[in-house]
Amino acid sequence: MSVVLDIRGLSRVHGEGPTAVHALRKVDLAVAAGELVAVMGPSGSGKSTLLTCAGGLDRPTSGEILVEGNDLVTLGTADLAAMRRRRIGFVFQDFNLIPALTALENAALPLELDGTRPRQARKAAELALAEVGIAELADRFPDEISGGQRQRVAIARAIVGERKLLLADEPTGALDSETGEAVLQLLRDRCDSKGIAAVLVTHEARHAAWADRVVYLRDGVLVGQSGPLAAVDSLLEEAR
Ligand SMILES: Nc1ncnc2c1ncn2[C@@H]1O[C@H](COP(=O)(O)OP(=O)(O)OP(=O)(O)O)[C@@H](O)[C@H]1O
Repeated sequence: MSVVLDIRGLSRVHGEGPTAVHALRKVDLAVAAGELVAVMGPSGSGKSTLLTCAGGLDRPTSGEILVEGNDLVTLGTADLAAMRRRRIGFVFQDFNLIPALTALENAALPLELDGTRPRQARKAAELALAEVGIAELADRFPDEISGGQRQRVAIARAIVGERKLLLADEPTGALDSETGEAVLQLLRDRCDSKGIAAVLVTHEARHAAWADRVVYLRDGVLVGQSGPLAAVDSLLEEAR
């Protein structure tokens, strides 16, 4: 399987001098096409920073972040923005949908922003909504659908077109457990059937169970990697 995300020696320091915060310290992480990797760790351990750097929303202090072979660190602002629109999808806890746009328009947005013709963007968005099982909700606005359905729209927006890297920060945080579980199952399914590489930040071992691999951060250092859930307990034990 080809590596979609390859993070090498990633460090991120906020501020300077005695008050500097080392959010990440020399983190290495590679995620292959079709792979779902869960990132766990205590509050403040650097999980969100890892995700924002991986998606080009934050610039690291040092290290390389290769997305499909392109180093986000060395890209100029315009090229980086284009990479984010074309190759990388984000899913957040609070959905981040635009209330005045329908589900279809929200899903089509990254393509439209990238200059894709409206008809083509619409077609791709219809496909993405179908892939996440809500084709029939295309014309509904975010406030006309449930939380779980909103998160499905956000996932459709994250995978619309040719995106191969999906970064999800606590995507089930605002959902009840059953709906959250269904969203995780959907992410798992998209990785398996579409070859998406996904990184999932979660506090819940139950959700990490959907991942191929669990990595554990403590104080900005990647302290452990394990296979599927069986090893999560021992990782949590190790980090105590
Ligand atoms: N913009 C910033 N300026 C200064 N410090 C920051 C900034 N962003 C994050 N930090 C610090 O970097 C460290 C890592 O933060 P981060 O949000 O990545 O952790 P996290 O594991 O995602 O936490 P949580 O689980 O609570 O969301 C923390 O000590 C945090 O206070």
